[in-house]
Amino acid sequence: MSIEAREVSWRAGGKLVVDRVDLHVSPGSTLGLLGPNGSGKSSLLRLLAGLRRPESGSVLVEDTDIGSWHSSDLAKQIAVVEQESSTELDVTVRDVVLLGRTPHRNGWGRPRAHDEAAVAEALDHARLTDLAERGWHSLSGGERQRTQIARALAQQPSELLLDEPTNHLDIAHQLELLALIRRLPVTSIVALHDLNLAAAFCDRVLVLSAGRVVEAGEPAEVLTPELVGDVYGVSCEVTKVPPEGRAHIRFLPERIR
Ligand SMILES: Nc1ncnc2c1ncn2[C@@H]1O[C@H](COP(=O)(O)OP(=O)(O)OP(=O)(O)O)[C@@H](O)[C@H]1O
Repeated sequence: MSIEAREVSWRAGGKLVVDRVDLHVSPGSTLGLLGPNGSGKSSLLRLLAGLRRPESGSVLVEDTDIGSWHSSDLAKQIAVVEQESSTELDVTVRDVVLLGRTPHRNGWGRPRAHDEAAVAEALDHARLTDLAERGWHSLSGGERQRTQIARALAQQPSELLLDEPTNHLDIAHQLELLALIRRLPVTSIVALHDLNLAAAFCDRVLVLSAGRVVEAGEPAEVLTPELVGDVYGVSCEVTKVPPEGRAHIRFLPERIR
């Protein structure tokens, strides 16, 4: 399954937040969405998820304009994990993860065996099986983040859109999560701030600055000292790490521009 943006623009508060963005993600691959704070990553993800309509241009899911998709079909296809999520309700981890099954269920009756199986598998992937009966409000920030990811996995989507999913996670869970995303047979778009994680786990990256695409391609080609300097205003050295030649970035704080 593939997702594509063609010349997509979106405006808010009188400002062009997403400016003629072209993007294509090959089926089953992982695209890292990079760029400084306020560069438009979350806004673009929301457009790709169909949560917002572009002012101009189009988003295509499986070669069909997202506006032509029936919302219930789209909900089976695309799962979104946004940056912050909260609830006033007294719900358990399992309840939240079961919400991922909503597009696949008819009404609010008892979950069927395959819904239960999808929830169990998602809990296992997110290493949350032992916390399944815990209340949402008792969870740590990282556990909440993993619960939202498990909810998205329980949805069994073809496209997974994640907005800074490594926020709140310790280094082991960050690495585990990105390895899981890479392993899953889904097309993923992941907004990330950590350039080294993007270089290590993404098949391709797309760098935004002020809503525009600065560069897109394989991380080792895109993440050069020149690009990092231009876009983020920081100095760095980039080495290629064998065996795959993935980029490793060492920032040089003593040379902050
Ligand atoms: N509804 C809105 N109304 C006004 N401005 C908005 C709206 N949504 C986003 N913006 C602005 O658009 C810009 C891009 O925001 P967005 O959240 O997409 O960036 P981001 O790259 O995800 O940032 P961060 O890395 O800080 O999460 C910001 O300047 C933001 O203030």
